[in-house]
Amino acid sequence: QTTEQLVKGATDTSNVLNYGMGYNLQRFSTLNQVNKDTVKNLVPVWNYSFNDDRSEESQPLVYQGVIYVTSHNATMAVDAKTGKQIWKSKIEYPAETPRIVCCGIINRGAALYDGKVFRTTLDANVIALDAKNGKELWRQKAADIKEGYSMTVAPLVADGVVITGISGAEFGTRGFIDGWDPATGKHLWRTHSIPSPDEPGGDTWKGDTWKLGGGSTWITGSYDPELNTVYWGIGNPGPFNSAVRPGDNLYTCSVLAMDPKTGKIKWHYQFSPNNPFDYDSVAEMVLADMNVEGKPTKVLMDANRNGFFYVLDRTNGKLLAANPYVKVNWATGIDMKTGRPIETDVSKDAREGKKVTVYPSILGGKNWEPMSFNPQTGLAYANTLAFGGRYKTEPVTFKQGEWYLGMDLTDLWEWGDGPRGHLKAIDPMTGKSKWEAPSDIPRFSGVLSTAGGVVFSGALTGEFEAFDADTGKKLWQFQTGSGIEGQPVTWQQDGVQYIAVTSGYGGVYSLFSGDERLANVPPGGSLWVFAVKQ
Ligand SMILES: O=C(O)c1cc(C(=O)O)c2c(n1)C(=O)C(=O)c1cc(C(=O)O)[nH]c1-2
Repeated sequence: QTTEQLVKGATDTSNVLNYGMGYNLQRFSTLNQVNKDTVKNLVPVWNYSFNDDRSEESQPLVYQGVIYVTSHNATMAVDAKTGKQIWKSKIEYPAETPRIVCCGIINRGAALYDGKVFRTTLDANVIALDAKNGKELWRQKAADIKEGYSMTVAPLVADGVVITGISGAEFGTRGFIDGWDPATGKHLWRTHSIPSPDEPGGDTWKGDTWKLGGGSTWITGSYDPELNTVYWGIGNPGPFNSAVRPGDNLYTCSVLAMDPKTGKIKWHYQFSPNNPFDYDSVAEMVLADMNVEGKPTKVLMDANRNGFFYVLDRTNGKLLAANPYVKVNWATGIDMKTGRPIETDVSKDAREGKKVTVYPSILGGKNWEPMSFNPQTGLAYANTLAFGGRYKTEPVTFKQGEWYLGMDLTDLWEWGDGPRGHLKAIDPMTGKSKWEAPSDIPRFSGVLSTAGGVVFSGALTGEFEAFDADTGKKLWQFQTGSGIEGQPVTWQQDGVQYIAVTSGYGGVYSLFSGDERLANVPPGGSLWVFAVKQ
């Protein structure tokens, strides 16, 4: 496929070529065969089993009638029309790998380029497969699991370079982003998310703290080909106990604007300096062209885990708007001049070791599950979290390959009485919702929006759901048999609009919430494809 197709994103309706449905990660499609009127007639066309019982977060890719989808232990190619398996290529990793994975045995998807399928493995390898038959063409070890590194991220191919991130900030690692040659796997560059003392930003770490400073890069970046810039989010600093690491801790909880050919940092913006609350800033950096104060502006949008919705000028990193989209009590706002949060006593007390109740919780106002931006309504549709967390530091010592947190995990949640999550239609410039569809159990699935005026997402209890983009009214649902943490996509083939999503329960909420309402959700990974009944 070509860069041009990827740039077109929403308008190349016959393929789904990358994570995010276009380099801008808008997850928006101009297709409208499935619309507010017809969505009630949406029926499953086929279902394909992964023979797996883990959380299935993979975003399917579609190219010339073939779906490429991943699980933690396999890469699969399936005929998009019939659901017939074309090939399945198994992934092996050492049995001890799950021990250094913080939040679920998962993989978020592949990248396609030049006849190859690229993906990462849980034991921190990057591999290339032949798209025709699934044969492994090259494999590169990015990092060592013994040091606490793992990989769940879908690669990005930008300017002819395969770009990957890393997981492991909860295990005393030092994050990075890598560039690889798609043809040979040759390692082209590595940009650390934590600078060493002699690099710019190195002075934001004291002593040796930078060596264990975290800053994972576990969600795929966006790319602006015109500016030839990749935008990649950086995770939380390690350990959570911020008393151990005084300073701003660059580039944790930041976005980096980078040159894809060299990995060179063009600018950065830090959302949460010296963050105690695990507010990874990895979530999708969505690109759009918007009118800001009457001027057409190239923006980057981020529904940050810290509870603020940010709009930046992506040409230079200048802050244009930052407003809460969920309840926030660790800061009263963001200083528009300095770009820094105006922190409350909750942040101060947390740093001083006092027990606090913080909103949002350590899972954030929104976790990893990607939102959709619909340029026709101008709204971002996001699954948000409505609960707080209890936070208390404890002393911590580093042991290689073990959790490195410095936080008491025994009494984590402040659930409150209301719904624990919402699907919200958010105005990017104000953070305010046009509508909110509540959910007693929070949603951890990606969101898709379309020109048909429909928004798709899934529930942890298994329902795949469609909502009216203008009102939030639920229009349709279908029970997929296991919980949905997948990322819906759509494309058109031979005049039919298809919608696909993976089903398969697991992930961070199931691991840490203790939510008994989910105790009996059946496991079982599979791919569902839907179309309107003809
Ligand atoms: O810091 C990290 O390296 C890291 C990695 C991951 C991951 O790779 O899945 C998650 C998180 N952190 C995390 O904080 C988190 O809440 C989370 C949720 C999930 C998930 O897949 O449901 N992964 C991760």
